[in-house]
Amino acid sequence: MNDTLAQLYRVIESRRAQPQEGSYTCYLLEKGLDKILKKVGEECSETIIAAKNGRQEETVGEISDLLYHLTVMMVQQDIPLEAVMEELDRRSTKIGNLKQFHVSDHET
Ligand SMILES: N=c1c2ncn([C@@H]3O[C@H](COP(=O)(O)OP(=O)(O)OP(=O)(O)O)[C@@H](O)[C@H]3O)c2ncn1[C@@H]1O[C@H](COP(=O)(O)O)[C@@H](O)[C@H]1O
Repeated sequence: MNDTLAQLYRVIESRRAQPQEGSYTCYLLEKGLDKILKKVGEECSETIIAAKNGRQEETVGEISDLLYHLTVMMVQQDIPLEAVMEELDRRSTKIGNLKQFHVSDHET
């Protein structure tokens, strides 16, 4: 699974290094951070709506759109994929995290 994300990250990096005609990734990178963040926000909202409506197939599509746009954002921000993977790995060594959050966060 991580290979898929790593491959996507590499493709986006290569689009940045060697822009290609007709590339949606190049279009986003050319437009810049505000456009990329707008797309992240849109795809996040669409993911929420699809999940809320209980449409699993649609939700999978929206999650994929969100992950793609998040990955474009990471490349644009020079955040290596490994940084996120390492952070997730670091967290995976911990259990019983509930106490770190406010009770009210779980009630809403
Ligand atoms: N995973 C994706 C991916 N997910 C979604 N999208 C594109 O994201 C766009 C989102 O659609 P929207 O309707 O929200 O947006 P739009 O109306 O087309 O345009 P804007 O709103 O952004 O102006 C669509 O054009 C999708 O094709 C993606 N485009 C590219 N990839 C990956 O990036 C690789 C390189 O693609 P290119 O950069 O196009 O060569 C591909 O092989 C894929 O692996």
